[in-house]
Parts: sequence; C-alpha cells; structure tokens
Amino acid sequence: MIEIRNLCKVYHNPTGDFVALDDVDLTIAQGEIYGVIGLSGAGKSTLIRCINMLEKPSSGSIRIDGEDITRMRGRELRRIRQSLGMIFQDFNLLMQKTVEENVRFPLEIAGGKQAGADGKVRELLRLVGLEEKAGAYPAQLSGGQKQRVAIARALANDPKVLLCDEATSALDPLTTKSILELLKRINEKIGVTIILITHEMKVVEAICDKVAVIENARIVKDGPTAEHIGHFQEVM
Ligand SMILES: Nc1ncnc2c1ncn2[C@@H]1O[C@H](COP(=O)(O)OP(=O)(O)OP(=O)(O)O)[C@@H](O)[C@H]1O
Repeated sequence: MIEIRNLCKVYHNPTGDFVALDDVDLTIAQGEIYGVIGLSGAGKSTLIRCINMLEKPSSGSIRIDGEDITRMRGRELRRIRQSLGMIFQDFNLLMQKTVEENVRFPLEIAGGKQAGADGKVRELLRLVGLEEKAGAYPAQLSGGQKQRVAIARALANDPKVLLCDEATSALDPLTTKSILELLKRINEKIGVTIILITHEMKVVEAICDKVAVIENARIVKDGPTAEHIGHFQEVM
C-alpha cells in the first residue's frame, strides 16, 4: 500500500519558486495498476521521481507499507529504492552491456546471492519473451525489445512497486499494446503494484484499474478508471 499525503514539491529557480506538486493525496493498494494522467508540465514526472526519492519532496509524506520514505536516509533509503523498480520512456539501458548483463546489473549492485543470479536472469528474460536475445546489445534491438529488457531489469530485485514514466510514449501503437499487455500479465503473475505515468488516455483505458488526473500540480480527480473516462475526454 502506498499512501501519499499533502505532498508538495517546490523548485527554487533563480527567477523565483515554482510549485510542481501542490498538496497531492493518493492511496494506491497493493497489486493495483494505477495511472496518473495529465498534460505536459502538469507534474507527473515530478510525482514519480518523488515516489522513488530521486527528487526530495518539499513537504508531505509518502508511506510504503507504513514506512515514510521521505524521512529515510543512506542505507535505509537504498533498501527501499531496491523495492521500487522503474522504467522510462527512453529505456535507459547500458549500451555497452548485453541484454543479459543489463538484467543482471541490479543484482550485482544489490550484492548478495550471486549463485542464483544466472537462474534469475533467465527467468526474467523468459517472462518478457527475450530469451533468444540474451547475448544481443541494446543497439541491436527494436524499441519494444529494449523496453522489455528494461522491464526485466526493473524486476530483478523483486520490487513491490514498478514505476513507469511514459514507458510507451516512444513506441508505435502495436508495440505499445504489446508492452501494456506484458505489464498487465506481470501484474497478474507476480502481483507487483504498477504506477503508470502517461499523457495518453488509451494507455490508462488499456490497463489501469484506477486513475488520477493531475492538472497544474494538483490531483483534480481520482478513482476507478471507468468512472473517469468522461473527464479525460473533456480535458485531454
Ligand atoms: N529541476 C527542475 N527545476 C525547476 N523546475 C522544474 C524542474 N523539473 C521540473 N520542473 C517544472 O515542473 C513542472 C512539472 O514538470 P514535470 O516534468 O513533473 O511535468 P510532466 O507532467 O511530467 O510533463 P511532461 O509530460 O512534459 O514530462 C514543469 O513546469 C517543469 O518545468
């Protein structure tokens, strides 16, 4: 369960302060696929970057299974970050490493049981349908295949939550559909909570159980996807 309360983020620019998140409240249940939709500049990326503490919130709390991550530092913060996988629009793969090495990388960073790493990497590549490409380099892959590698890598440390920042925005409609289907299948199979940031209504409609609409730094609506389709059509 993720509970975000009164979350604010103010960027201090030379030209003045800019409020990117204004009193955001969200509750996301374990195993849910939760969409956050909004126009460019609404604050979506800032929100997702606060959830994994890449950005430090200015005020408010973010509780993951009861622990307020905004108060964490050092080792504790690293531990919680390992329970949060993240995928990005531009994949962020390590171009000098093979598919297999990319997926193994977070396991190496986390240290611990190297013995199980080979099996874990194989299992993840099977999950995303890329066993055949284990030895390929990212430059040899299509956009959809690169995002599959990124998904496998994000799942390597068995995260509780998978954060997706415009994960399909660089992909064509067919590839988008296949990546969304994969995310849905992973959610059903391993029960990982998925938070998905997007500016596209069809992405939310395709897989999100619930959705929040963010406008000018504030959540203006949230609830089950089906109840809010009309509102998106008005604003998007
Ligand atoms: N590091 C920063 N310093 C100052 N302002 C920032 C910073 N990062 C983001 N902003 C501002 O905060 C606002 C929200 O940005 P954010 O990237 O969260 O929006 P977004 O909804 O993800 O937009 P997009 O869909 O275009 O990525 C924007 O007006 C942006 O200019």
